[in-house]
Amino acid sequence: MTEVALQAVELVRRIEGVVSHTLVNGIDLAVNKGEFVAITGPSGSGKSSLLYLLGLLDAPSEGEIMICGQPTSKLSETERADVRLTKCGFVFQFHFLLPEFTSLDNVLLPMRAAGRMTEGEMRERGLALLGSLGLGEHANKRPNQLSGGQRQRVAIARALANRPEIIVADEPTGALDTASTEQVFSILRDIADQGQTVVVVTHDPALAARADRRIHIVDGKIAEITERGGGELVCEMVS
Ligand SMILES: Nc1ncnc2c1ncn2[C@@H]1O[C@H](COP(=O)(O)OP(=O)(O)OP(=O)(O)O)[C@@H](O)[C@H]1O
Repeated sequence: MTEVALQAVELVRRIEGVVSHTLVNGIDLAVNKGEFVAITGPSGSGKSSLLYLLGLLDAPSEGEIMICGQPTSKLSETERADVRLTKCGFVFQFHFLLPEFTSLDNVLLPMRAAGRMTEGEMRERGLALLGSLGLGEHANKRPNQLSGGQRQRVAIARALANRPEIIVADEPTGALDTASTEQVFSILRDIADQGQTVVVVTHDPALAARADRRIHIVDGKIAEITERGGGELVCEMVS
């Protein structure tokens, strides 16, 4: 049976000010466990705003976000932070690694924050994650001793640290060269194939083409959904 990992129900995000602005305008979306979804759309269409809502980095003005069936709108800030820490992993365009920390220490950060493992277990997991991403020899290096692609892979290892159900990535290849972009694509695809759910905002048509589903956003609404069913791309225009 298909299990829904992430669901948005009538999601709205409005900025109130002298001129109010609706960034996300009534989005309904259900993402299955192990699904790889790409969010595309023109600049300023609300992709990042939607992603931040889905990853509980921002709160909606209206609507509900359910993470693994759990509604989040009525959670306290502390409870939201706990769901964010344990259920969501984040990758951004820029790696945001702590410059004075080694790769391993950066990967240990979310595990330390969650406080659910012993020091030995955390180090073992951190080293295993770095090894699986081809960074075994770079565990004790600092970010400025790594290439851009290696830094982004450390950021992915950090995102995976607490075994989150959902990986949320905002333009993860936006600052990378072609070879590193290809590696990051493959890693994200593998993560989804192993059962974690991946939602990526991207301008890159090649990354979007490797997703199971592409959600095209225009003016804060879903304009088009392209589904990869049995290898074929099936496109549905949403009015
Ligand atoms: N906190 C905010 N206050 C006011 N306007 C905002 C805020 N955050 C985003 N916006 C505006 O909302 C719109 C949607 O922004 P968002 O970053 O979600 O778009 P995007 O599709 O991700 O764009 P891009 O592809 O350029 O990153 C933009 O016009 C942006 O300037």
